[in-house]
Amino acid sequence: MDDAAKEERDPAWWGRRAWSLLSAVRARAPLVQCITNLVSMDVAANALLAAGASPAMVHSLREVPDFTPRCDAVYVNVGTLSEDWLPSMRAAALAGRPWVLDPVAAAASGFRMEACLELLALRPAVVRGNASEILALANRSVAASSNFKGADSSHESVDALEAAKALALSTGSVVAVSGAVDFITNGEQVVGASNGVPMMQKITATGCAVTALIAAFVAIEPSDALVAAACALAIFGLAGEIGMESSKGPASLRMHLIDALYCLDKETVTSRVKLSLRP
Ligand SMILES: Nc1ncnc2c1ncn2[C@@H]1O[C@H](COP(=O)(O)OP(=O)(O)O)[C@@H](O)[C@H]1O
Ligand SMILES: Cc1ncsc1CCOP(=O)(O)O
Ligand SMILES: [Mg+2]
Repeated sequence: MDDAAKEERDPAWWGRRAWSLLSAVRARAPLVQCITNLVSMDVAANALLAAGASPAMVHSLREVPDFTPRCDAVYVNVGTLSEDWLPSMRAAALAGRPWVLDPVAAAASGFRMEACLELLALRPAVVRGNASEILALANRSVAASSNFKGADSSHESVDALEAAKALALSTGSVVAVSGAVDFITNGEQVVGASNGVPMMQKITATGCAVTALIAAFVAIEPSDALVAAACALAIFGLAGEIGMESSKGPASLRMHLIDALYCLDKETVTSRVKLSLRP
């Protein structure tokens, strides 16, 4: 990106871009095949629907040849990985559709780490994880420390920024690290997304749901996965902020976040998304 293009990307530019992508999701209802974990299926499908996309939880290897080529994007998530599902994940990733990867608890076991690395080699458009997951993938390390928290992060997103850049450069995928600030990078540019509320960490599978939303945005903008992923993260975080205004805790936030995602309008998105290109 040249300097002129960078300068155009002021907050107003990001607001317009986020709104235009959300509007396109609503208008075109991209079909997103989700091969995702058993915990996340409900919230990921509901987040996609609320945003205007069309989710389909289709896992069987025998369905991939017929179904996956008809999808606008594919979402692969290893949260409840088993040997049975890995062939479907591989085949769906190889079906020629834009696809995204969520490496839930990548460091939990050698099996899971190997599976994540194998899938990463199939070049997802975007890999989105929390800081601990991105650090583990970048270092190819299975957790040994007592600090390891499985699907939850034991690091801040900023701790994984350099790892995310290195991983993006080595894989060719856009890498997104979620947290208090989400960082999205192709190894050269870094975008920061500062929407969201800490309570989102207290709802299981919010990370899985936002990765599903990234897949819907990538379906609309496959040639600019960096912008698509950044806008999806900001939109989801904004829905969390608005949802939090009417919530008492994680259970009501889950409901209000989905309602807020459904109700987002142009004025709210363009004035409240917090996206910026980092130096
Ligand atoms: N401290 C925080 N403040 C604001 N938003 C957060 C915070 N932590 C996580 N989020 C948001 O919650 C969502 C899930 O992120 P995260 O909890 O990092 O993923 P995971 O569930 O995979 O561990 C993202 O949209 C992220 O921006
Ligand atoms: C708790 C849990 N265990 C296996 S998958 C899963 C959900 C993880 O969701 P997220 O990565 O969004 O926290
Ligand atoms: Mg996760």
